[in-house]
Amino acid sequence: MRRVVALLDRVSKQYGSGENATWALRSVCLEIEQGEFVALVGPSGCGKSSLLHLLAGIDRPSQGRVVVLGQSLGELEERKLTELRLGRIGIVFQFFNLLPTLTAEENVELPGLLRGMAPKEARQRARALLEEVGLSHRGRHRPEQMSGGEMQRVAVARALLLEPALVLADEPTGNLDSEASQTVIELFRDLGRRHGATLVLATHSQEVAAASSRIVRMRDGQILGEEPVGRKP
Ligand SMILES: Nc1ncnc2c1ncn2[C@@H]1O[C@H](COP(=O)(O)OP(=O)(O)OP(=O)(O)O)[C@@H](O)[C@H]1O
Repeated sequence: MRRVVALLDRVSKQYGSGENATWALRSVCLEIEQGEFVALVGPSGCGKSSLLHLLAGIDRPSQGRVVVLGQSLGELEERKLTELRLGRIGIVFQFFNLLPTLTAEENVELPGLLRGMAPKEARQRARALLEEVGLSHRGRHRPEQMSGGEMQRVAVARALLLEPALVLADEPTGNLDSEASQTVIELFRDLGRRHGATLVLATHSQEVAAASSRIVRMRDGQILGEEPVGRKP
């Protein structure tokens, strides 16, 4: 059965006001189904990150409706929104956002511990995920002892700890060389298959877009068009 995981209904987002107002998104409509791997592409400033922030519940729309996993985000009180964000949505940023004083294993298990998961279970899950991203041997290393590609894989593992239904990634390969990018792309393609996750990511990379199942082209805060890539994640 067709299941819509995320929906934007005539969503606009304005930053600032008066003379400084910028419309980052203008009446955007988008529907994302379970298991899709959607790549948002378009020139810098076209609104990709703004769209991801709305889906993540980090930001609220100025107009329109954002529905994620059956919840209308505009109507959710802050506590419920945080719960949804932490528990059901995995987020991967370009700059990794790993905590520098923690080891890879500790970084990955952190979302579990914050949600009250038993430490033993969090550790077991973290180890299994690090193995999945090919980093079992790096579990005790801190971010500064790892390459950019390795840190990004740790960030992907961390985003998956709570088995999110929706994974959002902003330029996940932006700081990586082509070999490391390839590994991260493969990882994303595997995610849907192995974890049943739905993926939405913003990218400037042709390779990442080509690995997706649908490319959404944006410009000036609007969706210009879409194309199926024909490859399921
Ligand atoms: N916090 C903010 N305050 C003011 N303006 C903002 C803010 N965030 C984004 N904008 C503006 O909104 C527009 C869309 O920005 P956004 O970051 O969503 O684009 P993007 O497509 O992700 O760009 P990039 O590819 O460079 O990351 C831009 O004009 C940007 O300057």
